[in-house]
Amino acid sequence: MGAPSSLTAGLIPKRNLNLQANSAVGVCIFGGNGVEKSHHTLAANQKLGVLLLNTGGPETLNDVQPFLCNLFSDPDVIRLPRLFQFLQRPLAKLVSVFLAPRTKERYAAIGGGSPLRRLTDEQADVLRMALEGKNLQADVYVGMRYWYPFVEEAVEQIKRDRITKLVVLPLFPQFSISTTGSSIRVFRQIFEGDAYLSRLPVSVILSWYQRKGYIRSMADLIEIELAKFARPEEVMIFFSAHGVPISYVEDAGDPYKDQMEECVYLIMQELKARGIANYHTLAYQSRVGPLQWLKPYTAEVLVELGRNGVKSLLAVPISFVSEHIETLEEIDMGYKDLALGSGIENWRRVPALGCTPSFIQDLAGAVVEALPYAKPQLTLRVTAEESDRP
Ligand SMILES: C=CC1=C(C)c2cc3[nH]c(cc4nc(cc5[nH]c(cc1n2)c(C)c5CCC(=O)O)C(CCC(=O)O)=C4C)c(C)c3C=C
Ligand SMILES: [Fe+2]
Repeated sequence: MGAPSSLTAGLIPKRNLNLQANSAVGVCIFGGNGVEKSHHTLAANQKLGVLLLNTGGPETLNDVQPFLCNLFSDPDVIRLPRLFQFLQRPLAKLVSVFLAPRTKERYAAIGGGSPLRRLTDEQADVLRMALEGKNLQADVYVGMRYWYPFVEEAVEQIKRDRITKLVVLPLFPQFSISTTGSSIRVFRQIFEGDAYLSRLPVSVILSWYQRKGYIRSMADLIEIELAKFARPEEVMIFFSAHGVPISYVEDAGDPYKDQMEECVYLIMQELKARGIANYHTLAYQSRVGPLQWLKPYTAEVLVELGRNGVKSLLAVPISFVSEHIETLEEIDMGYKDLALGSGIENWRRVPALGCTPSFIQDLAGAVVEALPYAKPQLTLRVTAEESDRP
């Protein structure tokens, strides 16, 4: 098992702002393979909290523009050179107003808002029950980065509840500066100025894509969906991950691409062990703006596969564990139409993990394994400011 973030933070080179999350440097993957056994128990006077971090999403169409404004105000989403950071807010306002009409149409197409709050609340509920099943009483909180309930609100509640030990679990299997990195940065800022919080023992699970339970749960979903095709062995397994700008990986040291590739490899290994040896491919979706993003792009690969005679395709969303706009609209509507129009005849998509029992059990296992590493977060360094910005 890797060492926890709070212990290793001081060892991280300043340039590699978020490499605490990178298994390549051997740090902070709690229960990396998910096989460790923990017999951790809490003393009677201890109160355990688990904080689930997520992006959040607009709940109504009126929320779309302010949600986008929050998103683009994040210096980990639009990374401006230090000199131009004073432009972050006005730029966010401008971009959000520009993108809002089209984005509203897309949220309208999935029922008028994001299902993320409801789905994450459900995950929090079943996780609490799974922990109970492991004889661990915990309060499970949801903190969203860009919409209600904000991380700040969740932390306020944690304070009011006088939690004495906290495990932070971002609902992103793979680490990216733009997701987990951003949420942890905000989390740390809230903690820094607060006497109680800065002494609260905290364990942060920065990524968990390697966990056996997660990999098996993904393989289960793929196996079930493959079996629904007339000729399962002929199906192309198409992993579609959320993209990030290439500069995140190449300049800022984001481990996201490496972790994504390793994650796909591990899922395919698990499928092979079950006798499933289909062709597979990984591509990146959801590009926004004029920058180069991770390639290949999902849309381009789908067209190419159709042109090359692939007839059956199983889409597997891989960077997120709930249904959201990028599964329900972008994949189920946009990419499906594109694929069918490009010669692919049989299309299916694997559902998001959601509250799949084996997955939730594994998350509960990750929490249990993280507990012994809880330390006051005074020394945790996961901030964009600490990177060498251009
Ligand atoms: C692992 C998942 C995600 C990564 C990586 C990520 C990076 C990233 N996203 C944007 C821009 C947008 N994101 C939006 C919504 C959104 N993004 C994620 C996940 C990741 N983003 C989620 C779960 C959601 C919420 C979805 C919902 O159902 O509400 C949006 C708005 C919606 C849309 O237009 O798709 C934008 C815009 C950037 C620029 C970025 C990396 C820098
Ligand atoms: Fe996003």
